Amino acid sequence: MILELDDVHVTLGGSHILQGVSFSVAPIGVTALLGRNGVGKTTTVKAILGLVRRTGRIDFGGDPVHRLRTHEIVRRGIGYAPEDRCVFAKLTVTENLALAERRGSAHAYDLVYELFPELKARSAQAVGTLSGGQQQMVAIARTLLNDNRLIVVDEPTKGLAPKVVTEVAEVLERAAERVPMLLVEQNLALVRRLAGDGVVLAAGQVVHRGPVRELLADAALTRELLGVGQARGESVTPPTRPAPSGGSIHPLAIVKDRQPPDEVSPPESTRSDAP
Ligand SMILES: Nc1ncnc2c1ncn2[C@@H]1O[C@H](COP(=O)(O)OP(=O)(O)OP(=O)(O)O)[C@@H](O)[C@H]1O
Repeated sequence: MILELDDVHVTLGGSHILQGVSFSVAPIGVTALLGRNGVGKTTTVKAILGLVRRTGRIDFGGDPVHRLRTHEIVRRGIGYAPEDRCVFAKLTVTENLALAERRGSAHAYDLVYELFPELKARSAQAVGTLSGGQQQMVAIARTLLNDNRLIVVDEPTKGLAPKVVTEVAEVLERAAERVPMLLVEQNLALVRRLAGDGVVLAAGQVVHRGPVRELLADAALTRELLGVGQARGESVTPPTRPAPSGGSIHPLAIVKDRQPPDEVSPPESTRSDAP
């Protein structure tokens, strides 16, 4: 396993957000991190990257990293494309990529420009003037520029139009041929296409692990764990496992409203605002 989490806990703002998360990421292919809104997916990713205080054990490539700081973890070879992309809007594509160059790593510009010909064509354009999909490409391209042993991609298709989702999916598929990936994603069609293993969180705990195809083939389980098909405004059933006593996560945390997408949402999504 390239990454292993064992009993990871995170408390934010007085709330016990991650309540003993344990799972591993295979050294090949895509592992999907799934769950309804607000269950702790992004917090898990941030715990891996050392962006939030956490307890528990996290091993990367067989070595403990849970006591390291973010820059030390990243230098071990984890690329991160965050949910909000974190691109530098006023800088060009080339400048954004240059800022991502890590010392001591080869810089795979040939690979990046082969995977993202559109970015090559727009290399002198300010990233803030690119479309949402193109900005996402920049965020993913940065992770592929360096010699990473794992890339972590958080909700790459959020707010993108279906056609753009397909383009991003193609890029992720090609990226995953080169480097293992932990993917947070709510578009289940994309998850089915890309991921081998899936890990499902509910209320800060892992409630399911296993092959994604088996999970998604079980409509009742998918509905129970991921709430697919809920109409806007419908109440969401509680997670399958109640929070342990003393857990302070608010039950409504799992139905946290998502910001409305700036473009059309793709179909078949676990988002609570999905049709
Ligand atoms: N800094 C913080 N202080 C307090 N609560 C927080 C903080 N950051 C996140 N939370 C809460 O932690 C819970 C988990 O948030 P997180 O962003 O990890 O969920 P998520 O599964 O990624 O959700 P989504 O799918 O909506 O992005 C949410 O209830 C959120 O409101």
